[in-house]
Amino acid sequence: MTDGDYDYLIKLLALGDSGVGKTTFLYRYTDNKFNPKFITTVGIDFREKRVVYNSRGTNGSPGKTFKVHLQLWDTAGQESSVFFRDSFLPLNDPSHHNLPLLTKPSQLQANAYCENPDIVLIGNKADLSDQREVNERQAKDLADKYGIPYFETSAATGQNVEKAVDTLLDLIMKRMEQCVDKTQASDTANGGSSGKLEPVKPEEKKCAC
Ligand SMILES: Nc1nc2c(ncn2[C@@H]2O[C@H](COP(=O)(O)OP(=O)(O)OP(=O)(O)O)[C@@H](O)[C@H]2O)c(=O)[nH]1
Repeated sequence: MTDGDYDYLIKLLALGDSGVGKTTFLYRYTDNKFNPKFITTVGIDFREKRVVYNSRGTNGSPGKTFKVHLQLWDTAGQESSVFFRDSFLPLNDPSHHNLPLLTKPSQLQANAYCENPDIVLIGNKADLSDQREVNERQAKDLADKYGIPYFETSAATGQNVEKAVDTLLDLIMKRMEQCVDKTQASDTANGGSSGKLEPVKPEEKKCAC
């Protein structure tokens, strides 16, 4: 693929406390490498990756193939509590870790300028299970409460890293397909002829996210 040769540009945002492994997770995802050094992110940074997304019909039959350009935004944990203050839920356990985004989804929407964000919750450093501080049951229960998929990942071993991002991409793509379907249905109702899903160029996107 050349630079502008993609059907969708999708921007993902990594949020969480400083040191939980956001940068390292994204590096594992984009470059399949592990960086053991801790260099705290200042401000915001991003990594990029091109993927091919295969959509599926409701009965699981193969659908269309889309070229997707992913922009993975890496926030500074030390600063995210400022930008996303009201969206963080302090986990009620001795570690004082925070679970982002789960207290007030509406606040997140306002903060992120996004009408209805697709979210996955990630518990990273699964390879360090002997040092576990966050209760898995509690994290899962919270994710279930908001209907958010939950993954325990490891940027060190690669466990579930791709699966977590693929799941998020799947949520986004399914929603975009629904947006396109709705637009096309209303076009058809207004006299348009096409009922088929066609790739949408990034500049033509109509979805909120
Ligand atoms: N063992 C292990 N170490 C990890 C894992 N993920 C990250 N680390 C280490 O944890 C430290 C912090 O990781 P970062 O990716 O810099 O953390 P961050 O969340 O981006 O931190 P800020 O930039 O301050 O917000 C680094 O030393 C990483 O190598 C993991 O899955 N397993």
